[in-house]
Amino acid sequence: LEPYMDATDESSFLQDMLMANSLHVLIKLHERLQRFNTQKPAPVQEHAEHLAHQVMKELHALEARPEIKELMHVLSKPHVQDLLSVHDSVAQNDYEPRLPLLAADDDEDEEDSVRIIQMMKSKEPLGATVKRDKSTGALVVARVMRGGAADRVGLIHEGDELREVNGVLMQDKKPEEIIPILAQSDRAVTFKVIPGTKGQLEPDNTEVFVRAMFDYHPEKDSAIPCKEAGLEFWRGDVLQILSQEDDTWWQASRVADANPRAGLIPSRQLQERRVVLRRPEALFQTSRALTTNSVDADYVAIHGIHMAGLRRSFRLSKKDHRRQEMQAKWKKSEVDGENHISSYQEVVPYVRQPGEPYRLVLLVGPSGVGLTELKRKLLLSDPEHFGVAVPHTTRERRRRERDGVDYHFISKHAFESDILHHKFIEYGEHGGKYYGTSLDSVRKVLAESKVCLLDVEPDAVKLLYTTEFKPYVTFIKPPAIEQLRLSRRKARILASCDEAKPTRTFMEADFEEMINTAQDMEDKYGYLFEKIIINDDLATVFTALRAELKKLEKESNWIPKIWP
Ligand SMILES: Nc1ncnc2c1ncn2[C@@H]1O[C@H](COP(=O)(O)OP(=O)(O)OP(=O)(O)O)[C@@H](O)[C@H]1O
Repeated sequence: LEPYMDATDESSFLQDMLMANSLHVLIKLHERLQRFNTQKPAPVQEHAEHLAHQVMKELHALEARPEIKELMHVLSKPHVQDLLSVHDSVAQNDYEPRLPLLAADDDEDEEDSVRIIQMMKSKEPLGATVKRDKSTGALVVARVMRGGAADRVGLIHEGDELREVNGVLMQDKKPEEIIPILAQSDRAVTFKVIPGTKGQLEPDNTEVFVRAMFDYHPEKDSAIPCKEAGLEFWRGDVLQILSQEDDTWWQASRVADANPRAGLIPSRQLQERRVVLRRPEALFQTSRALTTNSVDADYVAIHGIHMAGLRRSFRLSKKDHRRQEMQAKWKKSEVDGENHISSYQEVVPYVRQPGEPYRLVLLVGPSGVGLTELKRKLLLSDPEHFGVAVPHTTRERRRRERDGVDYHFISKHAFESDILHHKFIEYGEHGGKYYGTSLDSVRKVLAESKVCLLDVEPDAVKLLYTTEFKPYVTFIKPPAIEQLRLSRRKARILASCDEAKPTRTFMEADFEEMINTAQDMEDKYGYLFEKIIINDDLATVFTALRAELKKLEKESNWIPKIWP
């Protein structure tokens, strides 16, 4: 305090100030912040958004309980997704300005001109891989990931020679030695490159979309040139192929991703080679002939709705095996190449135009899983909108049965002639009588502008795998055995032919068989399934299936590009 000032005034002012509550609060706050700063709180994880996406993906397959639905609803909210995205940005310290170009020296005419590229450092990977050129020994850019940082800056191209990184000469350096150099720099990264002769890549095949037929986890793939550059995906995901330049590693992004940054995926060639080398016999078995077995295809008329065609009359059952030659085999040339089973199926977006027939809804699943029940519920929910095909039979017409409504009653001779002319999707024999569903009976339902519900053995799906039917193949899968026991306590299934009564309750062996058959079907025919639904709680599953079919009718969906 200056001596000429009024010391009393000053000291009372100082005393007031030091005693003030607000100052004390400020000091406490300061101390807290200091403590907080020294503790350096670390995020539990940096990829909450990705984790939420994965959780949603896994829950999507379940779609059963209300808690799951609620969680899916919460996670799909834009606010929650934004919140997770912000969390990740903070966790990754990713709040630097993005990629402004600070300096560039690009005298394009001079072949050996050195280009200086400066980029702001961020947590985002550079999006380029580097290799040593065998002939010159120089470090060159091997690959620029589409949509990545380097690609967006647009000044680093495949084939460019790296001369310096942050002032460090790259001569005699190994590709992996660049990483610590990049890590050391604080904010900006400077590259000195000699532009390669290859120049900028033209985007190729940007409109190629494929459905993945396998799960891929780059971190488990020892062959991928750079694990961080890999794109993780699951069977059924639709991918956009952004580059097929490299025969072994394609670049792709997941269509459903909010941030469609390109990643490396195994090329079709590589994946198919891998699968063939791994287990050739499992994938390329010859198709099994349809086993036919029958319990009479009795119909039930409920509230005046004719349910003919609801119950399969030629149901495959392991207990009553009687094999019969199926009239049509998978025609290799007619489908999207059997080799695509193990890799990618090319798909295109499809939206049904007004007046066009609906996609044929094919339900596939092991016997007893609930195909008939789901079809019945759908049919009852909207008989004007859903329909089932009327089957053919050679058995006698019964009282109250109407020809062409309950069955098409035809002679044995006519039936056998139809078999020879490949008119049936499936047929079987029981008690010396034929039963079958014809292609024409399906066409008739579609021509009435109804959604045709059909359940078939997976073998028969291939027959309907055409542009004409555009089948939406839904696999109805049993839940885990404990849940089967619980949910099917009161259910009844068709009995074997040896048993006196036509139906009986489920036994433990039925559950085991159902689960095993489902697994076999999924292994062998999984590539045909567009949707997998676990038949757990019937009401929830029905609602989910109904919603799924509504979505299918209205929204754009992905269908194979090559349907015969
Ligand atoms: N989610 C479920 N919960 C409880 N019971 C179910 C469920 N789904 C189906 N059921 C019952 O299981 C029994 C068998 O179902 P359903 O007849 O639909 O099987 P399916 O797949 O058509 O097999 P199949 O053609 O051999 O009869 C029926 O009594 C049905 O009501």
